[in-house]
Amino acid sequence: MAEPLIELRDVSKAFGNNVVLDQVNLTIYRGEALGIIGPSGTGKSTILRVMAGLLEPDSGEIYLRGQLRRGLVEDSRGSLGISLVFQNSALFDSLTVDENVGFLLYQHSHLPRHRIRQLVEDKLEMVGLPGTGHLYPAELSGGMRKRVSLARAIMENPENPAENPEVLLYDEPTAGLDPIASTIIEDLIRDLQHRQGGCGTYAIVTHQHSTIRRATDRIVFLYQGKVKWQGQVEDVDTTDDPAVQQFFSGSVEGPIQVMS
Ligand SMILES: Nc1ncnc2c1ncn2[C@@H]1O[C@H](COP(=O)(O)OP(=O)(O)OP(=O)(O)O)[C@@H](O)[C@H]1O
Repeated sequence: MAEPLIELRDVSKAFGNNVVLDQVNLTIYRGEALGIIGPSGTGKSTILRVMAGLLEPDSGEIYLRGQLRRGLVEDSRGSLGISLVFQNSALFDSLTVDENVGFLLYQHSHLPRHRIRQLVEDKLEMVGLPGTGHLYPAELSGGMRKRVSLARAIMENPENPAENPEVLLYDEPTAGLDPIASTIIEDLIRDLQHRQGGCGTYAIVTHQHSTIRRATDRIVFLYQGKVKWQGQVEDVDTTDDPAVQQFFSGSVEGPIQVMS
């Protein structure tokens, strides 16, 4: 049985009267590629932010490698490296690719600049962008910016290996990309799962069918604040759950209430 790396137990979160997560139980196991899917506004990004330690739940517990996490990410440094890959890539426009990818090392490590530049270049090669460190984000396509944000997410600090990323959390990594650019990102996500210096465990929030099918193994379907269904990705074609069937068919008829 694989080791649980992140476990949410009965996690609830409301914004005012809007109950977004309602006693959610969810586990990410070492080595797995988990897809978190569900209708818009159902709390998928909120779950990622809770798992990443950027947002405190109202109730419930979060265990990182079996240890109860108290507080936010600042308080639990070192217990498990978790990197969030933001939907909009979240690069600093005024910094070069090299300065973006190596940002934390330039700011917080004692490594010489030439050493950081080499570490950055290694990661840029892994995401298929060798020799682009001198460019600015505005000079890159949307797909290239995504790849830069992946390189940043898998950066490692040789001074502090305990903080190396062990789980990547992708928030809609292929949103806004054309089908071919999406395939490149999906294949890269898979490639990084199996490569030394990549990251073997990840969860992806996505609406894209191709991303679900190419880049995930297990699916958790969220609906109205709860885990409504879970199974292997191939089970979505045979499940008799009407909400999952509706989600994948895109039909407006079914149990999922359509906001107009
Ligand atoms: N900081 C916040 N303050 C108030 N409401 C919020 C906040 N963050 C999220 N929400 C609300 O929580 C709900 C869930 O948002 P979330 O972004 O997690 O959903 P989602 O499933 O990722 O949606 P989508 O698929 O459309 O990206 C939405 O109704 C959203 O408006």
